[in-house]
Amino acid sequence: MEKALKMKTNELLEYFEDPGQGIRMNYYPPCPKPENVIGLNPHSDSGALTILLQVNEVEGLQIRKDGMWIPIKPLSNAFVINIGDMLEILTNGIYRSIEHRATINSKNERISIAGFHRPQMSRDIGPTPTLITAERPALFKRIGVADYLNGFMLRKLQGKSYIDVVRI
Ligand SMILES: O=C(O)CCC(=O)C(=O)O
Ligand SMILES: [Fe+2]
Repeated sequence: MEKALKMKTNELLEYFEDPGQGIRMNYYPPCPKPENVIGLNPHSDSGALTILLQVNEVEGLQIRKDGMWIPIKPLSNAFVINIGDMLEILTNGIYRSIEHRATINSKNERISIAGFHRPQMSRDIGPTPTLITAERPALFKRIGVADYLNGFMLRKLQGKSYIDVVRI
């Protein structure tokens, strides 16, 4: 990513020397009227990268692209890698966090495991200096990783709205 964005060596990596990690296991029971319920409300993950396993290969994960919800079919032995808000902030909006949701299946239960990865809690994040230019001024304010995470946890999941708290 540093190479692709022509950043300095370790400019991004140094945020992840002692990364914060979290895990969430999601269980979605079947529902005979799946169109009336939602498994997990639309949101973007707050961290930098999420590694997601659709454990029992039942469909349910959808991403929002060009205003439409696109199903992400589970692949055997494959992880889904999602970009989260903190990577969007660090890359000054070049890598955008993905809005996603989980729907419910009418017949089958569904299980997913999400592993969240973020910079160490004690750090501040903001757009990395190399990615702030005259053509692309800083799009986000600086904020502590812990503050960003705490604010995220206090709110309802609501699309990509939370990242606006640091948008300039
Ligand atoms: O169940 C899924 O596929 C998505 C889970 C998810 O987005 C999350 O745990 O943040
Ligand atoms: Fe998520």
